[in-house]
Amino acid sequence: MSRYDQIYQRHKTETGLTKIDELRKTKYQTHQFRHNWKNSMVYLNQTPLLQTPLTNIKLISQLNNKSQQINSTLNPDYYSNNMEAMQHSSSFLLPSIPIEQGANSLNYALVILNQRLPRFAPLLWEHAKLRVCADGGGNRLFDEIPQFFPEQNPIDVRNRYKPDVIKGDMDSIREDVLDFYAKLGCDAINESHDQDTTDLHKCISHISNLTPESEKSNLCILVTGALGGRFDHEAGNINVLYRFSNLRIILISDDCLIQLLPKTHRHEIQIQSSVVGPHCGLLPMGQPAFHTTTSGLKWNLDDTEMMFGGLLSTSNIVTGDIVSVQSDADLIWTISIKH
Ligand SMILES: Nc1ncnc2c1ncn2[C@@H]1O[C@H](COP(=O)(O)OP(=O)(O)OP(=O)(O)O)[C@@H](O)[C@H]1O
Ligand SMILES: Cc1ncc(C[n+]2csc(CCO)c2C)c(N)n1
Repeated sequence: MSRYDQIYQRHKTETGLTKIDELRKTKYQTHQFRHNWKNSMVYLNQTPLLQTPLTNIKLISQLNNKSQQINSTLNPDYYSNNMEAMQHSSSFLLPSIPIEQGANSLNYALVILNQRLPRFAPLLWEHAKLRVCADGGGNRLFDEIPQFFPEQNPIDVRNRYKPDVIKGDMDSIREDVLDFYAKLGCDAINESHDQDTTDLHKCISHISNLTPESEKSNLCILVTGALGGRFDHEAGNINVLYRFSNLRIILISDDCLIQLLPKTHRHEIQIQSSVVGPHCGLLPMGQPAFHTTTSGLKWNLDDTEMMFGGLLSTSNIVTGDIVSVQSDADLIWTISIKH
């Protein structure tokens, strides 16, 4: 038996660590056990047996890992059957949002970033009640929106597609574009003093501040131009999903959409198969997900562990009209958009 095994065996005997399996099976939370576990970690870190730094590091990192697993096993939300379901839909990609969803419909806001407008930009614009351009996103609207209506006068088209706000550090938007939209009554908010948050972050803060707390659960922010392109921008855009995890934000490109599924809810994702799918993925981007369970996929997860460096669910396929997801960690959901 290795030195590590000896210590581990002793630890098991002294602290009742073997209860983990029993705990998993019965799936009830034993806070006292977690308390004991944490105490035993302190004891182990101090034990004179652990004098070799390498053994020490290896053991502590394994135990920390185990401790995280126990904590998530003990997360009462994960195993609770009464966890509230959050409904998701891609009906904003349909020409008109179906009537049955009208009663409970979401209020859409649109944010245009500084990348090529997707082919369905005019559709998203029509669904949105609030339209915001992030800095150079204003140039995209100005330059590209007339291309969707080649038979019409570009000025007329631009007059029709007036953003409510242009916000950012304003180092990319052109003066002529700012002047054009200012004359139409569009607000321009210059936050060049803030060089620590991205233009997308600034726009989401703005929309969040405009939305009363009671209406936030009905708000859905659609973002174009967030995916593809420069990887630092792309990562910054995904980070915004985590920084505003209390809001529904959907990043949309011509090829796919992505959104965060917070661990606080189980998720029921309606698949509008005329516009999205079948390729999809579930990614534990912020942290490992020790327990994820899904239905409605070709390769479902059954209390499965996912992490970068281990299993990710990529190139999965939706099989039904609804995909359900429950996890002990926030996950990124992505699904392809049909051409
Ligand atoms: N190539 C890209 N890939 C992904 N997202 C982008 C890309 N370019 C811009 N964006 C998004 O659009 C927003 C506005 O773009 P803009 O070019 O005005 O930003 P910026 O802060 O001036 O960029 P830069 O880092 O080039 O100075 C960015 O904050 C980012 O969210
Ligand atoms: C560690 C660190 N890295 C990069 C930046 C630069 N930066 C981050 S967001 C932003 C605004 C872009 O419109 C800029 C310039 C920073 N502040 N801190």
